[in-house]
Amino acid sequence: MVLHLWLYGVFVICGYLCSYVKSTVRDSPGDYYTSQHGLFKLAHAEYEIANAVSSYIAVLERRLDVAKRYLKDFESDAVSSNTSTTNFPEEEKSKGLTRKDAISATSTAIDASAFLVTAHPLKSYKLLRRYVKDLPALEKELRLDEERKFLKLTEKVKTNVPFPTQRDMQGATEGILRAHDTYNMNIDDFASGNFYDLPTNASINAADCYFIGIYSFQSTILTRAIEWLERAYKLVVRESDDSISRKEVKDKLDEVVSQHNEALSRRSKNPYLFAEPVKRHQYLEDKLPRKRLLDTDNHVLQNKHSSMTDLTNFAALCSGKQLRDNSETGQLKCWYGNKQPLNILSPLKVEILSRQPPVLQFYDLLSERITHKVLESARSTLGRSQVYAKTHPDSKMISSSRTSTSTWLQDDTRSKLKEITGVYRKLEEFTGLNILQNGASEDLQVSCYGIAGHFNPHLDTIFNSVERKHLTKEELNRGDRYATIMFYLTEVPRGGSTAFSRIGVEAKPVKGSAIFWYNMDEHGEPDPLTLHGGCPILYGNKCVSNKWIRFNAQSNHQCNVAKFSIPT
Ligand SMILES: O=C(O)CCC(=O)C(=O)O
Ligand SMILES: [Fe+2]
Repeated sequence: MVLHLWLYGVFVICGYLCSYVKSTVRDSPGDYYTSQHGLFKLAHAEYEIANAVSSYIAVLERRLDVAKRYLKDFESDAVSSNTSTTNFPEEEKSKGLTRKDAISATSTAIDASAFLVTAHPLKSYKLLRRYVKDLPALEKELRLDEERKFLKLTEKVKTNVPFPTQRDMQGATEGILRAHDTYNMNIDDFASGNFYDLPTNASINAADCYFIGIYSFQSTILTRAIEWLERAYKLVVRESDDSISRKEVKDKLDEVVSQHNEALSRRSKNPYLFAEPVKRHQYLEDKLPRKRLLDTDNHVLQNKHSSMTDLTNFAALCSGKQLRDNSETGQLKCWYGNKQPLNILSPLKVEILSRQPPVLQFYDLLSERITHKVLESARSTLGRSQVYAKTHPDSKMISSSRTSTSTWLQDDTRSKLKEITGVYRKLEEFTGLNILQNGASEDLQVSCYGIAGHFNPHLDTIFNSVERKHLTKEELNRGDRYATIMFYLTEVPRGGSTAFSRIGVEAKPVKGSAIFWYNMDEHGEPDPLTLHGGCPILYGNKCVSNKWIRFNAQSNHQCNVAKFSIPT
């Protein structure tokens, strides 16, 4: 529970400064770890590469066979070249010719051997066969430039799908650490793909664990560094995984452990230490989970700005902890919203996730067909998501606080997304908000997350996050983002909830459902209680889409006094 402060905090200096999300940057190498679509392309292209590797191996094996067969045949009739004529093999004597015969004709062992070949019709026959058939076959094999062929193929693949870079490895490692930490999982389970009660039949090898350990060490997360290196050591020693040498892992582990113990003894400020010194040379022993020096498990729901509490609450909610007491959660319920004409025949299935401020989840809102269409329409234009940051010259930047790709879809009635208009109509009726009128809401933003993809706690409102000079006149006229409707477009088997860290709400990403909340309070100010974020995905692909409803089109609104009434 400690590491996330680093993962969310140190990498991500901006926290919820970088809240407002607008533009995207098109796919580029180095961004694969944030892009489900990019990872899909890589996984797809790897089939072509793996096929080429397989053909390459087949050719090398055939080559080796031809070469070995030739040599075996030669050696069956030859006298070893370092046999001296005085050591003429006994064997040959029994075969009809004596040393004397050979010596009388020759002066070296090779001469003797050649002499014996010439004397033997079958050996001579084979000699000719080797020259006429076997050697040309081997030459032909060797002339096939398999290396060039293979390299040409990878070059071709690269022009269509640029290869990932070190930055991708780094992003993927950060993602692994983030997911491991947020869900506070046992390292052996996590590294062997057992996600709680879900075995996934995938694991990483000793060299992978070593790499993650080194990365944690370089980032001075000594607790995790020790755990990952211990896992690597266990794999090389117990499970004889030879992807890395035992010595290399052991030396690094000793180094990290002594650095850890030394930091502990001098009461270093490093928050990533165990409470007790780590015993050297006991790396393979099964031990109770080590206690950490700093555990931040006291969660307080609060309105105040405290990024520390926000982040610990966020991680706690992501992993399913209940932060509200029963008196509050007891008031939550589900009901059918069928009071309005459009909703009579197919009532909205509504669940209250929070009463004040209201956060609602609507189930079965989008059909399979619509979610598919939205994802299809978004696919070709997805690009690395950015966040807005006041401190940045043009007010927006790529940030590790949001590891996803996104795009905008025009959802006016002419486009092929017109079916979604019916859904907006139903929601208009239910909420009393204007969604469809020109300028009342933004285009639909679609976001898909990458490896352990997440979005740090943030507010959806814009005006607090962007310098005025960066807002267009039109933007200012539309007013801020009054309310959010966020659709879940995919099922996420593990992780990926949306957590509201100040009000203790965790919404599960149920495909076809949507969550709704107001971002502004009754005075038209951003409501800090709506601070929310996307939890890291543990297993699955997560895509969401946001429909942001603007303030100034809500002519008859009374902020936060909705047309719908939440049943008591
Ligand atoms: O993915 C999520 O659960 C949250 C996304 C979000 O808050 C956003 O896109 O603004
Ligand atoms: Fe958001």
